[in-house]
Amino acid sequence: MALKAVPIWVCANHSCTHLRFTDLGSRRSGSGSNLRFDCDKFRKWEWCLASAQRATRLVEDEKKPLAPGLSSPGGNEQTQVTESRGFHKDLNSLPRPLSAADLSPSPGDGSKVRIAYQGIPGAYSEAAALKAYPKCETVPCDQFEAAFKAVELWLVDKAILPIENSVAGSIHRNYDLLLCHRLHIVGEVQLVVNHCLLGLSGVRKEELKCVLSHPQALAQCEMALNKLGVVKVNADDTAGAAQIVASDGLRDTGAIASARAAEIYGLDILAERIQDDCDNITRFLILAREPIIPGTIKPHKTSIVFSLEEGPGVLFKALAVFALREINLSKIESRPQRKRPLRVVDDSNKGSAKYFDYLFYVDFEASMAEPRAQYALGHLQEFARFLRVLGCYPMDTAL
Ligand SMILES: O=C(O)C(=O)C[C@]1(C(=O)O)C=C[C@@H](O)C=C1
Repeated sequence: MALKAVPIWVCANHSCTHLRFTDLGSRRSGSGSNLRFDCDKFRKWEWCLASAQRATRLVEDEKKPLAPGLSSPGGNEQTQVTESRGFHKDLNSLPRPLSAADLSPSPGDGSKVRIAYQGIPGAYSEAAALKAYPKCETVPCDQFEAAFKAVELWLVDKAILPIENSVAGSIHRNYDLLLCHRLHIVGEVQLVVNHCLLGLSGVRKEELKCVLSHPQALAQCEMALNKLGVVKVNADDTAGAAQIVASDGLRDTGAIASARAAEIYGLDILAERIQDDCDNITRFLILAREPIIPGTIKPHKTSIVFSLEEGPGVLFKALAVFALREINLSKIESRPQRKRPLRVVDDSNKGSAKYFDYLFYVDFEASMAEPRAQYALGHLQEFARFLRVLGCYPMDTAL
């Protein structure tokens, strides 16, 4: 049972040899003495254990059947109410609940959907939009911010933006923008990114002095570029870099971009798959004005952002609300709180100290339609100063 497992998990970062249980035997025989530890460090363990026991009790309670007439936050209310009134209706004759698919105004291939992305045709973000909605209309934007605004102003239906890459890591700007804007995450796309080195027709890669690209693409190809000994120059997006090389006729400058960008801008592919890791995957988020109705049939992810009250172990407690319910966390990112980046703590002995204050972005693998996800967030609210659900969406498992 979870109660036994939790303290072991809690202990993983400590050395168990330091543990001194006063008297396990008498505890078992019911003398009233509990697990006790003899220094400050172990007082924290005591908290861990007490908290784990309390949370386990809560989690066990969450699993118990509800009292007649009551329903869990996301539970099947229809079934509960029917039973409590003593009706024995054939449940199959009840009307089928509406699903996200019934309410979607557009077909699954996205043929009526307009999607804004940062960059110009041939950018990976455009490819990601087409992977999610093969027949969508893609709308290029000069900045990420413009893509957010295009959705807010109803100029497009959705926006797509890169959020992290398996080699170069998170795109911090987009984490910050998610918070500044009130859009909802309605989907994710994982795209395999195979970078090519592009140049003008007839140019050999040894002749290049500079390589232009998006900073993320330059970071993903660092080893190949260092080997070439070229100067790396930032561009707004990969396809934009290819366009500059082509339109300015730069014979000593290459671009890192997609094979499709080579085709669109009439460049030669001088080298293929030049990324440092052959499994180079970028994860994109799809944003819309309205959230989708979370389902339970497909595996879902939920993205949240929160800040915490001060105190030792608060982040630990915050993350434990997921572990206790067997909810897997797939990503955690911390960002400075732009409006309040520093927290001043007055310590009468040492004077006042300034600490960085953070926002935590977490993706967890559960749907908001599942009671365990709702209970976890309810529990998290006990420690959170601020909590916002950025979206709940089906996981992209097709690579
Ligand atoms: O410049 C592009 O083509 C983009 O779509 C941007 C972007 C990014 O920001 O990560 C997208 C995928 C690749 O990881 C490299 C660049």
